[in-house]
Parts: sequence; structure tokens; C-alpha cells
Amino acid sequence: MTATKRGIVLMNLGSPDSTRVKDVRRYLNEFLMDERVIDMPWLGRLLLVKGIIVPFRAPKSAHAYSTIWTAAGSPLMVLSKQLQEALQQQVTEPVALAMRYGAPAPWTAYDELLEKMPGLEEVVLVPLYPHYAMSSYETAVEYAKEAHVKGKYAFKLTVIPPYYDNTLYLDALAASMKPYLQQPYDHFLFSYHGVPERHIHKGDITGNHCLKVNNCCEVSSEAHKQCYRHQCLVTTKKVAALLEIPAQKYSFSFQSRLGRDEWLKPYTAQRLAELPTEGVKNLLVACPAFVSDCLETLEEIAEQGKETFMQAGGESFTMIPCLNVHPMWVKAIASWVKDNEK
Ligand SMILES: C=CC1=C(C)c2cc3[nH]c(cc4nc(cc5[nH]c(cc1n2)c(C)c5CCC(=O)O)C(CCC(=O)O)=C4C)c(C)c3C=C
Ligand SMILES: [Fe+2]
Ligand SMILES: [Fe+2]
Repeated sequence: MTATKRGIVLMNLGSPDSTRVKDVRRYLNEFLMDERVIDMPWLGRLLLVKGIIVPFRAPKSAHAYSTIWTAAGSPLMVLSKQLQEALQQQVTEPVALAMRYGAPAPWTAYDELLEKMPGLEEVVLVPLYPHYAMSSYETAVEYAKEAHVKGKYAFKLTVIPPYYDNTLYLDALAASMKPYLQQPYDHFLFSYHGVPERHIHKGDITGNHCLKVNNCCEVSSEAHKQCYRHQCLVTTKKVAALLEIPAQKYSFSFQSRLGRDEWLKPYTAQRLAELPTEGVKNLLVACPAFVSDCLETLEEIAEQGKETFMQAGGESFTMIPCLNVHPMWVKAIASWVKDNEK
């Protein structure tokens, strides 16, 4: 039997091309005009995004990006490329990188793989999002599928499902965090990117479970296949168990709220201001919704979040890096692609 000619695409969110306001504006326009991110009818979305959000946000975001930008580009891009290279060392299949917004687009990644491997039969898509959300995992996967159909590519596209409860992912996450638990700490905060509550209702395939049933995320339901909050809770509990963090010593919260809608609570910024008043002086923070460090971890949490916590009376704030190129994480991806061969 001959082996399937297979390639791998790692897919992340994408960053602006530079910290110039015009590049950030273009990026934000593409990002926020995505109907899975701002889920409004097209005209309302256009007016809100181009008329209100982007003109105000672009200069502020450009400044935020300028505080984390490196000589090689945005941390998210640099770290995604490093992950691509590290994975390439572990597997024989060619590995390409794609972004949901900006470059490289999925079709660029597909063409790159075809060039390296003429007669390509299968592409395994690895979304760099552990949890299912319509504004992250779903939009990336649908975009990659659309590019596959539109480009009439002959190869089969196989998508790795959300891996929030996958043992290899959880083991890698716990191992990457463990060294930071050697220092004394009062509390461990798992901060996840937030989403509007409306997105959780929309994703509820049962129509009557999410945010409707008491303790919905802990009551077994088919809805959990697409419930971002449930999946964040599972990652939190399983990692805390692996690290033997007692229940009263950890919690989870949601960051990066945009606009006036109700988003998943508690809000990270609010918790960071409250924790010192509850006796938490030494804090560990991790952001498992991101596999690569990015604006939301390096600026929003490590810079702004730290300031909020320290000003509220905190004494030490330790930000735990994302998985980035942790060897166990690279091995986890390699192993999922290998399992897929069976
Ligand atoms: C309605 C707005 C947004 C939703 C919903 C949303 C969900 C979401 N986002 C990520 C991952 C990332 N988001 C990043 C940046 C970012 N996110 C939004 C808005 C929403 N995200 C904006 C406007 C921005 C741009 C920066 C800013 O102006 O604040 C990033 C960082 C990108 C980088 O270049 O570093 C990531 C990663 C997830 C996982 C998610 C849903 C679960
Ligand atoms: Fe975001
Ligand atoms: Fe839920």
C-alpha cells in the first residue's frame, strides 16, 4: 500500500502587516466585517464597523501593537512561523501556515503545499484554536473550506476538531505552566478571550441549554460540542487537576470585550481589580484560548492587566506564556496528524 501524499496547514488568526494606522485599519475592517465576529446584517455591520469602531479603534490598536511588535513582525506571526518550523522538524509531511485575516491566505498555503508535493491527496488543517467559537475556530475552518471549494483543489481537506479536552494538549499545557507554580502564589487566573453571550445562544444546537439551564456548562448536553464557555471550563478544570491546584486557588474569566453587549462573565479586567481586595496579592495568569502569544496576551494582560492588578494592591503578577513552540505541543500536533493516517 502506498502512503497518502499528505500536507499540513496550521491556521491562526492573523495580524496587521505593520503597526501603521492604515494597516491596522485594513486588518480591523477585514476582521470585524466577518459576520461570525460581528453578527449583524451587512448594512448595520458596515455602518458600525467602518463608521464607528474602526475609526476610533485603529489608532489605539496601532499604538498597542507598537508596544509588542518585534523586528521580525507581530508576535503572533513570528510565533506561528516558529511553530511551523518546529513541526516541520518532527514530520515528513510539508507544513504550511495560513491566517484567517490577512496573509498568508489558505489558498496560498494550499498552493505552497502543492508546489512542494505535486499530486497532494490530503491536507490536514490544524486550527490554532483549542476551543470552538463561531468567531475563532468556526470562521477559520469555514474560510479554509471555502478556499478549498473555490480553488477546486483535488486533495481532500481534513479538519482537526477542537482539542480543549485532548490529553496531549492538556498535558502540554500543564507542563508549560508547571515551572511557574514553583514560586509562591495566592491564585491562578485562567483568562480566556471573551465572546458576546449572544454567540453562545446562537451556537446552542439544542436551542434551550446554554446560559438557560442552571450551571449549564456543568450539566451534560449535546450543546457542549459548540459551547465555548463549557470548553473553557473543561480546559481549566482538567489543567488545574493535572497541576493539583486546589479548587479555591483558581478561577476563570473572559477578556478583550468590545462594545456594549453582554459578554461572557466574569470580565478579566474587573477580576484583576477585585482580586487584591479579596486577599490575592501574588497572581499567576495564563491565557489558554491562545496557543501563540499575541496582542491579547502580551499587551492586554501582561501590560494593561498587570497595571490594573498592581494598582489595586497586588504585589506580584506573573504571566505564563502560551504554548508557542513548547516541545510537547509540537509533538501533540504531530501525533494528531499521524493518528489521522489510520
Ligand atoms: C466582536 C469582537 C471580537 C470577538 C467576538 C473576538 C473573538 C475572538 N478573538 C480571538 C483571538 C484573537 N483576537 C485578537 C485580536 C482582536 N480581537 C478583536 C475582536 C474580537 N475577537 C479585535 C478587534 C482584535 C484586534 C486587536 C484589537 O483592536 O483589540 C487576537 C490577536 C491578534 C494579534 O495580531 O496579535 C487573537 C489571537 C478568539 C480566540 C476569539 C474567540 C474565542
Ligand atoms: Fe479577538
Ligand atoms: Fe454552557
